[in-house]
Amino acid sequence: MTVYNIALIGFGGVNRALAELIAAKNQLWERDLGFRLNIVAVSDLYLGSVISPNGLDAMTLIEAKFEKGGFGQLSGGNAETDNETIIKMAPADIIVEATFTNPKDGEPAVSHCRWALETGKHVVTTNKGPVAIAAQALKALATANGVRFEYEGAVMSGTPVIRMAENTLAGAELKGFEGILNGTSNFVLGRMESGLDFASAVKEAQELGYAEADPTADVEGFDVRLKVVILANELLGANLKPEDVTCKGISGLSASDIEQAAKAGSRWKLVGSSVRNDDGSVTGSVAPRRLGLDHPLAGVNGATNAVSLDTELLGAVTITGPGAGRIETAYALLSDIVAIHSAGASAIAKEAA
Ligand SMILES: NC(=O)C1=CN([C@@H]2O[C@H](COP(=O)(O)OP(=O)(O)OC[C@H]3O[C@@H](n4cnc5c(N)ncnc54)[C@H](O)[C@@H]3O)[C@@H](O)[C@H]2O)C=CC1
Ligand SMILES: N[C@@H](CC=O)C(=O)O
Repeated sequence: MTVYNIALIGFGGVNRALAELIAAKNQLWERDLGFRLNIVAVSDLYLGSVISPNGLDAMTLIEAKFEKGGFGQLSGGNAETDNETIIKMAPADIIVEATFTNPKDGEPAVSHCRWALETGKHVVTTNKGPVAIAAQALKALATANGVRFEYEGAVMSGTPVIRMAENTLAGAELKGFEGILNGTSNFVLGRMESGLDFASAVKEAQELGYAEADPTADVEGFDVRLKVVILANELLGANLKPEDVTCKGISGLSASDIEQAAKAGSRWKLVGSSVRNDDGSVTGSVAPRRLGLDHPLAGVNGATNAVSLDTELLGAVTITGPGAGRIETAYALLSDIVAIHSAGASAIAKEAA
């Protein structure tokens, strides 16, 4: 039986949901996936940090109502956050990075990933900053250190768009994509269509765990811009930076815009897209678009996301599923760990052959 020791960096909605899954499903994973997860350290800006080489009880972590600095009360705990020590010194095989996404330079999460990879630890992350801004360098660092850098949850939460496109559409010749890539803004547009005002709709999305710590990133399109960069670089072999992608969000849409669209049999959606041009360059954009109800993206509602991949050999292939949510995103982390486990198993099989 394989046990992966993991350290959680950030203990907000997503990593708490991962702890919940561990508490509820470790036995099932042991049976079905061939491994279990053991939390040996946690570090959080608000709660402090804790290292326990034998493992922390996931249920205790979730149920304790810790105040600011509360990890200081635990054995091996410290009221201060100490990401660098935790990442470099904790006896972890895998660092789970789920701190705030910084859309400007990806920090401090880029450094968290770098410290982990440099010290021979795998990284799984749902944080879009390091992936959009430093994926190439971090992937090279992972390879140099014989570990993996995995980030399925950075786009469309637990819906496996990156791995699905890479593994199962290889050779289909992707030419571009367009999609609804932000759960919060899609949820807000739907709630506004039902008559709710913008601010109350954003508040609901925050309560449901969909929104970024600063929801401006959701409604101004910055979050989608990062996702367009990630998909374009990963799937179209581009080398885009966030500032290369034109970006307009939904905050300029009024209740009357939404009402008028509905009366005319259409719907506003925030669409992120990218295309390979005839000269081989790749461009990307984020903008609200008024779509007829017969458009494949018009019926994608709530926090659901969808991306339509335009391929040479198959035409459009559309992937749809949850785009935000705590448990949904924690599942993406599990799927990354499954990928690490499978890669390890196939390396062992190759050595034995
Ligand atoms: N919630 C969702 O549906 C999805 C979230 N994501 C991404 O996953 C990450 C985590 O999301 P949530 O858990 O929802 O966010 P959250 O805001 O609930 O939690 C983030 C946690 O990280 C901690 N934190 C922030 N900066 C830190 C630092 N420098 N060191 C240590 N801890 C730090 C905060 O105290 C907070 O507890 C974000 O980057 C988000 O963009 C990605 C896909 C979906
Ligand atoms: N805030 C984001 C979370 C996932 O990336 C969203 O609403 O899509």
